[in-house]
Amino acid sequence: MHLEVCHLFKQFKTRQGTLVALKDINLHVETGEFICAVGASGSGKSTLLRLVAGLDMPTAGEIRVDDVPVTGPGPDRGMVFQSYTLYPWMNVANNVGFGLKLRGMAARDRHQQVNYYLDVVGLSHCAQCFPKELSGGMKQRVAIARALASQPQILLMDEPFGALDVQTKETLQQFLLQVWRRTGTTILMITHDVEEAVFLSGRIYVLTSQPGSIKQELSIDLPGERDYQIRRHPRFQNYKDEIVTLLRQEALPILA
Ligand SMILES: Nc1ncnc2c1ncn2[C@@H]1O[C@H](COP(=O)(O)OP(=O)(O)OP(=O)(O)O)[C@@H](O)[C@H]1O
Repeated sequence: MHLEVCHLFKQFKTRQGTLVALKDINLHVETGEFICAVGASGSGKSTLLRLVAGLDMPTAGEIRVDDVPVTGPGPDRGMVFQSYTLYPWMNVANNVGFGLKLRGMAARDRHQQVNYYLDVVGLSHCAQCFPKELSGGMKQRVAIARALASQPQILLMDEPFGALDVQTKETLQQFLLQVWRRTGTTILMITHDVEEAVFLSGRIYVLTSQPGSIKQELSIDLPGERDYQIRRHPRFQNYKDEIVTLLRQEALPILA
């Protein structure tokens, strides 16, 4: 899998005129990578991910997956949103298997695949539960299982833990790394949480604010396992400080 974003521009027509949300974005993601794009609010992160997902079209530029231009949504790209997007009338197993059913997968194969990914996210015991019976963190684990069950070439994640409390968020970050290692899935995540980005990524793209463009690309090289301890490592802190400084330069002068 090779995702390439080339000279991507996105403009919106607003009542105030034309708003340039993204300006000349160039980035790439390779098989098995975990990449984060970090930016302040309004830097165009969600817009970027929606374009990669094919949910919206660029004003200029191109997005290619394995050299094929993206012209709409496709099963090669799975999406996990910040807000919980489970179908409330379906139980967990049916939520996870819904995409597979749409694609016409036979019931037996579907059940096998659903069970496998429910096991991956540690929710086999909740297969028959309905979304309203689950905590926010559990709902996001179901959403991740649902996205993974379609076996996309790349998982696109739009601030998936943004609505969770700090403890749940840290647990799910750790959990996502385990899932990533176990499944070998390629991940592109957007977040405004610098610590989250440093903890999860092999590489980070830092975005400028309004319009969003790539300010800097950083490779994250941390020793040993990525666990709770690593957050206290001086190199982790250095990466965090470097990115926070870059973002601070982008802060909008709302107090001026
Ligand atoms: N459909 C739209 N029509 C008009 N303007 C839009 C539209 N979608 C996004 N924008 C504008 O584009 C800019 C980038 O928005 P976007 O939601 O991508 O930013 P973001 O970095 O994801 O922000 P946040 O972190 O607050 O979610 C904002 O100024 C927003 O108002």
